[in-house]
Amino acid sequence: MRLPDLTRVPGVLGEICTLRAQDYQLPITTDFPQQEKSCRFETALRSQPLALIAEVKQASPSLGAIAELDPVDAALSYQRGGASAISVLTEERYFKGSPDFLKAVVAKVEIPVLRKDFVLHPRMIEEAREWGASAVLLMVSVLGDLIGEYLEYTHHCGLDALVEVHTAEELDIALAAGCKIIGVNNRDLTTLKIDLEVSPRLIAKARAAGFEGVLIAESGYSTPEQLAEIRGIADAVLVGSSLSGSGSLEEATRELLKV
Ligand SMILES: O=P(O)(O)OC[C@@H](O)[C@@H](O)c1c[nH]c2ccccc12
Repeated sequence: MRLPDLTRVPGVLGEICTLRAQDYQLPITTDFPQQEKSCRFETALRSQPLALIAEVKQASPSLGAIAELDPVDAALSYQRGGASAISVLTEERYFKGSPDFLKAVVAKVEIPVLRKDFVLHPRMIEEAREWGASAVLLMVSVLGDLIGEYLEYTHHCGLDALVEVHTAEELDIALAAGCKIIGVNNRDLTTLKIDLEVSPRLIAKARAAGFEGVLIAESGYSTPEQLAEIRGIADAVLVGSSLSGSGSLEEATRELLKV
């Protein structure tokens, strides 16, 4: 396996990844013992007409500080409110996440947990497995053509991969790699701008291309009406800031899912 060339990753995303790469200046080994593939994350996302992945998000480059949360309390509130899966950020500099948050959440919730980070070294996938996650995020904007190798190694480690795209070109790469779960990010991570038209457009494109896997609309959602608009288009939705910053996470989750 190779490491991605980060010099071609622009903007804020490039800055985040360049610093993250410094945390993983390790030799590349891919000798992690093969694990039986769990499909817990994928199965959970197929269990509802519009499944919710609720994210524990204390800060972000676009909003700065969002909320001081107890990650376990937050995740349990999301679970009680009706979320089908939990996303936990493990990037510390920009998102105030932590591996400890992920481990603590995994120990307490019943539903599957996604490791949300900027995967740019195979070790990050092994860690996700060791920490008890059911899935990892793989971003085409970071990994580019390496997405296929990272996808294969994710499956080797027994995890599901959420392969994230933001443009039609990235979607083509994801489809060619043979992934099972695609997330379309409404946020352009190079500029941090949100456009809620991006998910429906690229999800329709994936379906038209014959993709039969799970399709997730990501970022920028805060109202039940916005979710109603993508119900029937997306299989699942990923919501972070509006829930994490709501002050009453269980009610906010319930309210979001009510329409
Ligand atoms: O907070 P929001 O707008 O609800 O977005 C959640 C999630 O989609 C977002 O955190 C996200 C999507 N892809 C990412 C990649 C890295 C970091 C964060 C993200």
